[in-house]
Amino acid sequence: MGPEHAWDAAFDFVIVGAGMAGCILANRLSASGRFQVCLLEAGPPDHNPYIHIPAGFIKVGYDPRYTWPFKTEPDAATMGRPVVAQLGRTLGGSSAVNGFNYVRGQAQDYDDWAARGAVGWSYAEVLPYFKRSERRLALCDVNYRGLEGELPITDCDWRHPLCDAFIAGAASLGIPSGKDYNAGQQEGAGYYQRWIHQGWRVSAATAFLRPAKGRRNLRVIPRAQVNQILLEGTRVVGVAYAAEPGGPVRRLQASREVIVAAGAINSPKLLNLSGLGDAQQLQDLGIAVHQHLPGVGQGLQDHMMLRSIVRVQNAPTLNTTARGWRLWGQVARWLAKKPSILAISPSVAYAFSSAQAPGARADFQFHFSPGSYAAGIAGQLDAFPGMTLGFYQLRPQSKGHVRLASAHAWDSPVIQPHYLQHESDQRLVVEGLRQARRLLHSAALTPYVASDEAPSTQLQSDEELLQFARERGSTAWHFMGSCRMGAVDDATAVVDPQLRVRGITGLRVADASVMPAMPSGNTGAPTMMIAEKAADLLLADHQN
Ligand SMILES: Cc1cc2nc3c(=O)[nH]c(=O)nc-3n(C[C@H](O)[C@H](O)[C@H](O)COP(=O)(O)OP(=O)(O)OC[C@H]3O[C@@H](n4cnc5c(N)ncnc54)[C@H](O)[C@@H]3O)c2cc1C
Repeated sequence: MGPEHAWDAAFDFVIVGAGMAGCILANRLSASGRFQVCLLEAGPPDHNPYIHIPAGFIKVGYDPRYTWPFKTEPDAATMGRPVVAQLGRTLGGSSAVNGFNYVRGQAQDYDDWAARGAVGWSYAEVLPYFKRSERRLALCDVNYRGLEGELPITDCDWRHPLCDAFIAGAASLGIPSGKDYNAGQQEGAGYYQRWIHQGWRVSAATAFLRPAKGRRNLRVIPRAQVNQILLEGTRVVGVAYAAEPGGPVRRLQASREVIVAAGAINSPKLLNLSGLGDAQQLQDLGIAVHQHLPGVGQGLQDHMMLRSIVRVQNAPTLNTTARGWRLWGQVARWLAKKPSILAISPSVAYAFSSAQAPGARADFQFHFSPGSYAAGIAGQLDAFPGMTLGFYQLRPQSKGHVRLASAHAWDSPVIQPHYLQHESDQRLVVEGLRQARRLLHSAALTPYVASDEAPSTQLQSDEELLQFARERGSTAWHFMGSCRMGAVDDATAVVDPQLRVRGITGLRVADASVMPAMPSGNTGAPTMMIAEKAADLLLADHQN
C-alpha cells in the first residue's frame, strides 16, 4: 500500500472487531473527544431481539447471521471429531451470544502472566482494570469489586430446588458456599454472577457502545470485515475492509494506530493475511511476508467442556418448563419483571474445586443446570426431565494453533486446539468426571436422580472415563493465547507487554488472543480487563 492510494476516510485509531474488547476500546479511546476513532465489525448490527433476551442464546447462538461457523480440526485425541465452535459475529461479538457468567479467575493466574514476561500484568496491577468496567449490584468487598463501571453484574434472582440441592451437596463434599468467587478465594459453590440486568442481556455493545453512540468522534461500521492491515514497510498506515466477498473494498487511514480486537481465531488470521506470521507458512500460501512472526496463531487453547447428564425425578426441570403453556407462563413472568427462565444463564450454579485436598487452588469449574440438552449439546432440550453438570479443567496444558487454510480472506482458518493431547489433561479430565459423579450423587441431590444418562454407571475405569471424554468433549468457547503476549526479548511472543506487535509500528492486538496463559475461569471478564488496560496504554502513548 503506497501513499498514492486514496483513503475513503481517516481516523486516529481504527479498531478491528466490536467484541468484548473492541467495544470497551471504542468507548475509552473516544471518551476525551481528542481522537477520531473508528470501530469496524464484520457482522451485522445487533437488532435481533433474541440477542437481548437472555434465553435467546438458544436461537442466535447457532444463527449463521450472527455467528462465525467455526469447527475445530479433527484430532486423534478426540476420536477424529471436529468440534463445532460458533463465535459471536455482530456488535458485541461473542458477548452477544455468550453464557453471561462473570468470572475473573484467580490472583495466581495474573501473577503467573507477569512471571512469564507480561511485565505490568500481575494481579495487583490488573485488579483496577477488572473493577473499572464493573458495576456490582450486590453487597460486596470494594477492595475487589467495582461499583461505577458500565457493566452491571448481578446475582441470580431465580432459584430452583435442583440448584439449591447441588450447592448443598457440594458443601457436604467439602466445597463451601456463600463466598464471592471474584474476591479472594475462588473455591466454593453457589449461583453464578452474571451480566443480566432487569431481565435483559447486557452485551459489550449495550454496556459500552450505547453510551458512546452520540460522540461525534466515534464511528461504528457494521458489516465491515477487515481483510488486510495496510503497511508501509514496518509501519501500519490503515486497513482495508469489505462487506462481503467480491464487494467494494474500502480503505481507512489510521494516523496513530490500528488495534486488532477480532478475537482469538480471527486476530491471528488477519495478521497472517497481512503478511505477519511464520514466513514459511505465508510463502507457501503465496502471501508476501512483512514480518516473520513465528508465534502468530501458535499456542491456541480452549477449555474442553464435558457434560454429565442425569435423568431427574421428583422435581420440574427446564426440559418441561420451557415447553407449551408453561413456557407462556414464564414469558408472562418475564414481562412482569419477575424471576423467569427467560432471564437465566445456561449454567445457573457453579462449583470451583481442587483435584487435591479441599481448600487447595481450584482445578475445576463445574457448571450446573436444571435442564439437559439433546446429545449434551446446547440448543435442543431433551424430551425427558434432565439436569446437566458440565465441567472443565481450569488450566489445561494442551496447546494447538490457528492457521490460514488458504490465502482467501473469506475462508475459515484451520483451528486446532489439540484438546486432551497433554498427559496431565488426560489425568485431570478423569478426576473431573469422578468429581462430577460424586456431586451429582451427593446426599442432597440423590432424591432427584432417576438414572445416569451420561456417562453411564458402567464406565468406571480411568480408561473408560478417558474414552468418554475423547468421544464427548466439546468447546467452552474460551479460545485464547493465539497472539501471545511475552517479554520484549521473547521471539516466540506476538505482542510485548504494551500489546505492540513485535517489529511493527502502529499496531497492537488487544483481545483474548494475547493472554499468556489460560485464566482459571471463563474468558470474558479477563478480556474486558485486557481492553481496559490496553486503552490506558494507548492513551498514555498518545498524550500529544
Ligand atoms: C457461546 C459462548 C458462550 C460463552 N460463555 C461465556 C461466559 O459465560 N462467560 C465468559 O466470561 N465468557 C464466555 N464466553 C467467552 C467470551 O465471550 C470470549 O472470551 C470473549 O467474547 C472474547 O472477547 P474478544 O473481544 O476477544 O472476541 P469477541 O467477543 O469474539 O469479538 C471479536 C469480534 O471481532 C469481529 N471480527 C472478527 N474478525 C473480524 C474482521 N476481520 N473484521 C472486523 N471484525 C471482525 C467478530 O465478528 C466479533 O464481533 C463465551 C463465548 C461463546 C461464543
